[in-house]
This record gives sequence, structure tokens and C-alpha cells, in this order.
Amino acid sequence: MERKTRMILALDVSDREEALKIAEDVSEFVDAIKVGYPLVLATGLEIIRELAEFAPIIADFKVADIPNTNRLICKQVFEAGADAVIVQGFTGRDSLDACIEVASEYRRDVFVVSEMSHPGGAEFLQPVGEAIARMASEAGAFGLVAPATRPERVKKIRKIIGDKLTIISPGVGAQGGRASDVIAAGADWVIVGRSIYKAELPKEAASEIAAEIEAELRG
Ligand SMILES: O=C1C[C@H](C(=O)O)N([C@@H]2O[C@H](COP(=O)(O)O)[C@@H](O)[C@H]2O)C(=O)N1
Repeated sequence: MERKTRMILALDVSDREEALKIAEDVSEFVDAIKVGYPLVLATGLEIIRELAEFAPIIADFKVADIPNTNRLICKQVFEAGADAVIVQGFTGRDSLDACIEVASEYRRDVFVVSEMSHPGGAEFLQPVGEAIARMASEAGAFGLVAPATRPERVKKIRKIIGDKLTIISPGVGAQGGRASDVIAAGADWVIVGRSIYKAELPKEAASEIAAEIEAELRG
């Protein structure tokens, strides 16, 4: 994933035409598009290949099963054309290793959720977030998902993993996080969904957030 705008669009719409239109409109402002269950369950896996015309695709399926099932899921994800997959880390090292093994066969990437951005993310995941980050680093993951709603946590996790892993951070806008804050805290990319795809003018909304990130990076 090339670091240009440092923004990833979370395209959580459930209509194929709407998804393709938004992706086309905002493609100049995003470095990747994150596609999850809302869109795939509504339209089918082929939407991944259609959207790949506009940007690299991160398949957000929060893969969280036993090693063999994780292997089977990741194979389907990469066969569908995704450039990366998001997996949960709480299922442990063997389950994560299975995802990374398949990803390396396809020369694709794995992002591991260290902790989540919503209020419930502080209940069970945050207490083990740092351990998951360490495990992901040791296992050879490409990156981590860490909460833009808690930039202080991103800073702490960045300290643990150094520059070895990429950090992508959801929770900007609709969940209360600020793109500039979490980039300043050490995130490489921000993930933005509703603030873009629910905007009256998604392209303008994406442009504004990209400008905020650029200003932060310029310092
Ligand atoms: O901790 C996490 C993990 C997960 C992820 O990115 O893996 N996400 C996803 O990021 C996007 C935020 O959307 P919006 O809130 O901008 O509309 C949605 O697709 C969420 O499913 C989080 O929001 N927090």
C-alpha cells in the first residue's frame, strides 16, 4: 500500500452501485478501500475485484477461528482479489500463524486487531492489546489495527512495535476520533467510513480529511 493520502475508506454500504460510485468519486483521496461484511454479504465477494479497480482492497473479515478454518477463510479472501485481510489476534498465535502462512503464499498482507475503537473495546481487548501487538510483531504480521478514538493507546502500541509494523486506525469522525491526533500518535493510516460515505458530498468530505492529515504530516 503506497503512502500517499494516509487514508483508507471503510466502504460499509450495502448497495453495489453506491459502493462503486463512492469508490470512484473518492479514489484520489484514499490509499486503500476497506471492504467488510456489510458490503460483501449484500453484494457477494466479486465486489472486491470490482473495487480493486480504484484502490488496493483490505478485506475486513475479523478472521477469528481455529487455524485450519482461518486458513480456509484467508485462501478465499486472497482468491477473491483482496490485497490484505484483517484478522483478530485474541484467538492466539497458532490461528494468527495460519493467516500469515496463507498470506505469504499469495504475497499478501495481514493486519491484526490489537484493540478496538468502540467503548466495549476497553472491556476485554484493551487489557491484552499490548500482548497482541507483540505477538503480531513476532509472527510477522504486516500491521495492526489500533483505535483512533484512543490515540494514547496508539502511541503506547507504537512504542512496543517500533517501526516494524504498520498501524491503521479506525474511529475517526463518527466515533469521535480525529485524523490528525492519531497520525500524530504514530498511526500510518486512518480508516474513515461514515464521515465519507454518509456525507452529502463524499468527495469533498474525503478531500477535507486528507487535507487535515497532510497538514499534520507537514507539521
Ligand atoms: O476497532 C475497530 C475495528 C474495525 C476495523 O477497522 O478493523 N473498525 C471498522 O472501521 C470502520 C469505521 O467506520 P466509521 O466509524 O468511520 O463509520 C468500520 O468498518 C468498522 O467496522 C472500527 O471502527 N473499529
